[in-house]
Amino acid sequence: MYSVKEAFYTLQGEGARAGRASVFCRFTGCNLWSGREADRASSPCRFCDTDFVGTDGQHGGRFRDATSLADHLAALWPTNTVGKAAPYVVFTGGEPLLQLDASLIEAMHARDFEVAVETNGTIEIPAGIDWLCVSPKGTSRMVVTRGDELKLVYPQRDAPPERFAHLDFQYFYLQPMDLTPLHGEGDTMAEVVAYCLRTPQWQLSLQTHKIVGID
Ligand SMILES: C[S@@+](CC[C@H](N)C(=O)[O-])C[C@H]1O[C@@H](n2cnc3c(N)ncnc32)[C@H](O)[C@@H]1O
Ligand SMILES: Nc1nc2[nH]cc(C(=O)O)c2c(=O)[nH]1
Ligand code: SF4
Ligand SMILES: [Mg+2]
Repeated sequence: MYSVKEAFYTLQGEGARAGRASVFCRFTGCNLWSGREADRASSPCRFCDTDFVGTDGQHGGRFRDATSLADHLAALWPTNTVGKAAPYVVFTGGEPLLQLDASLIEAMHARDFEVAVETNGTIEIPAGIDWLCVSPKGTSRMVVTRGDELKLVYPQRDAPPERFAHLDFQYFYLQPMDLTPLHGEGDTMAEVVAYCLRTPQWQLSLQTHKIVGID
């Protein structure tokens, strides 16, 4: 059984694949925060910008097996696209690796999709992922130390970029912390720009979907 908060067709907003048409599957639940505001301040991850509680979002629900969820997600890829790009699905959440398994990945491959994952890096990865983005959180212990992109939200007191710069990733991104969920103030954009100018291993990742005003 898979629990999905919401699923939708949009452009990937962040990181190396920003701008690519994608079906997003947002799984319910996370291991680093309950999703309740009352628990935010005492959780390992405190700045989350996402509602991943329940199954009540657009195209959300509970799916009995990989076939039924894969059919549901594949149906969100439009039938009238033109050109060469492969269909692309991004599994996120919440924490997708609490639920994503090799059989669902296989079912998406069987429907001609490339499979991307956005994870906090604390849970072992299943086989078959085509694009892996790891985004470390505070003091949480990372078990995934290689992948395609490491995308660190900045600044985090307990997770400075220097802790991750030696890991086995092709791209290293800093993404300015959106302080809106925290009702906070501060110019995290300027801090990221300054860091990337000092340390060119790290590149700027913007949450372009928020700028554009899409999901
Ligand atoms: C909501 S998380 C879901 C996937 C997974 N749990 C994770 O943390 O990577 C998706 C992406 O949004 C980023 N993110 C969450 N809250 C953010 C915020 N306030 N500002 C900037 N990025 C944020 C995360 O670091 C992650 O890269
Ligand atoms: N457009 C868009 N791009 C995204 N990239 C990562 C997202 C996420 O919440 O995991 C996200 C999202 O929520 N929307
Ligand atoms: S780990 Fe990801 S989904 Fe979980 S609370 Fe943090 S940003 Fe949100
Ligand atoms: Mg998001």
